[in-house]
Amino acid sequence: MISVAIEKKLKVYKGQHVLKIADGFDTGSITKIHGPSGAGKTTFLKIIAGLITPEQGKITVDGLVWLDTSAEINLTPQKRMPGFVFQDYALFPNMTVAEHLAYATKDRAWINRLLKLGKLDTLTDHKPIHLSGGQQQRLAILRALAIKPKLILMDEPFSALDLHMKTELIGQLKPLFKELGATVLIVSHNPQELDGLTDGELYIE
Ligand SMILES: Nc1ncnc2c1ncn2[C@@H]1O[C@H](COP(=O)(O)OP(=O)(O)OP(=O)(O)O)[C@@H](O)[C@H]1O
Repeated sequence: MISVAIEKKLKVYKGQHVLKIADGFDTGSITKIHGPSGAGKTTFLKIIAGLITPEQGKITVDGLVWLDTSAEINLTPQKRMPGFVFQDYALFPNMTVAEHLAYATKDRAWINRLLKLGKLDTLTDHKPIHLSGGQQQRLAILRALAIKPKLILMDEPFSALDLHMKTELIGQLKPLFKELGATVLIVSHNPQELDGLTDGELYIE
């Protein structure tokens, strides 16, 4: 169970908006996060990952306190270690597909399975510049899964995929998330695309 109660002042055009969220996510659940542009969806994922610190708040994961501003507890992103799929992929320009995954895990069998899942098994020696947008996005997803994370945070992870690829990948990810026992939060501008994958939702205004 992940419980989150946070408040973060967002710097928005002409003034301030307070991102205020109090919610809980069951272990193993898959939640879609949606809401208008600029509402703070990306910021919320980064707060959970420890990449942004809110002014006030508490985050506990399976009873372990990750953040408690009143007690000055704030675990580093390295200690929290979620799988994170960034909206802009954040790939390493100088690393090949294979190197991205080898950097994350030494488990060859798992790497091979992920490469097949993301249909990148024939492109292992390609650097990001020689991949299409959809291939880059799939690599970002595979890299996040490589560490077998218990928490997976995905920011618009399917935005560059065509409908066929998206449907196929989503169909394969669902059992994989279950196998990992992962709790998953997915930000989407198009929440209908996640119907059938998610079992809960959070709307951020
Ligand atoms: N570290 C930060 N501190 C304060 N404000 C921030 C910080 N990072 C981003 N913001 C502001 O918070 C607002 C929300 O940004 P965010 O990217 O979280 O929105 P979003 O809901 O993901 O939007 P979109 O759907 O367009 O991707 C923006 O106005 C942004 O300028």
